[in-house]
Amino acid sequence: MEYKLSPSILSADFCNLEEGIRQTEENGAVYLHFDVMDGVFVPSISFGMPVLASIKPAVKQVIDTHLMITEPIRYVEAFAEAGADILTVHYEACKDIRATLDKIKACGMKTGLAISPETPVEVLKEFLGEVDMFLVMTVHPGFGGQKLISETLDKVRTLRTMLNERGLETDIQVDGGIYAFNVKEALDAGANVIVAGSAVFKGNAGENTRELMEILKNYE
Ligand SMILES: O=C(CO)[C@H](O)[C@H](O)COP(=O)(O)O
Ligand SMILES: [Fe+2]
Repeated sequence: MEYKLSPSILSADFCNLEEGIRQTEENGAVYLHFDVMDGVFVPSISFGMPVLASIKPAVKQVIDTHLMITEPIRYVEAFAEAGADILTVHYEACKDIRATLDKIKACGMKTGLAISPETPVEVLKEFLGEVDMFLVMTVHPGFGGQKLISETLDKVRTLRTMLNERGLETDIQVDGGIYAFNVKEALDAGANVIVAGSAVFKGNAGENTRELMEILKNYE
């Protein structure tokens, strides 16, 4: 299994965004997590396509886009054009999940399907083998800097078991409240794509990335 770090720029200093991102890239983060919030699906508003389009040509990282927006199908083409590589949508936000996933694929992106903490993991059963990545939210979506809800890791364990039983090696991403001190709990539960916002961008992004990457590289 490949273990990847996806630094979330939600916690970055936007006046020094380029430098912050570069430090994560130079220290081994192959993904970059881009949180889009619409003030409807979640209470807060973050950033969208124009910011992504500016970042895209400046990095080689995989743009891992987490859409916390209602009816994301409306914006699939726009995010493909802006440079998203993976487009993750929320189970709770889509009227027609299959149509949304089909549109993401048709636009040439990898598919991600996310569940919020209150959504049971069993809803993902019918999508096993159909998406490139599942995202199990480990905090309530909407804000960075929250504390990990440990019960959500039980859902990661269940999902990894369901995938293993079918011989699938699909990526499981965890997002929210992950730091160097608890990342191993998420890995042990079966996650292999680790989002970290505050843990990377609060303080020295380069050093923080190195510390997390060391843990991921040495994990077995
Ligand atoms: O999707 C998100 C919030 O909804 C963010 O990706 C997540 O919260 C990362 O921030 P932190 O690592 O600080 O918890
Ligand atoms: Fe996120």
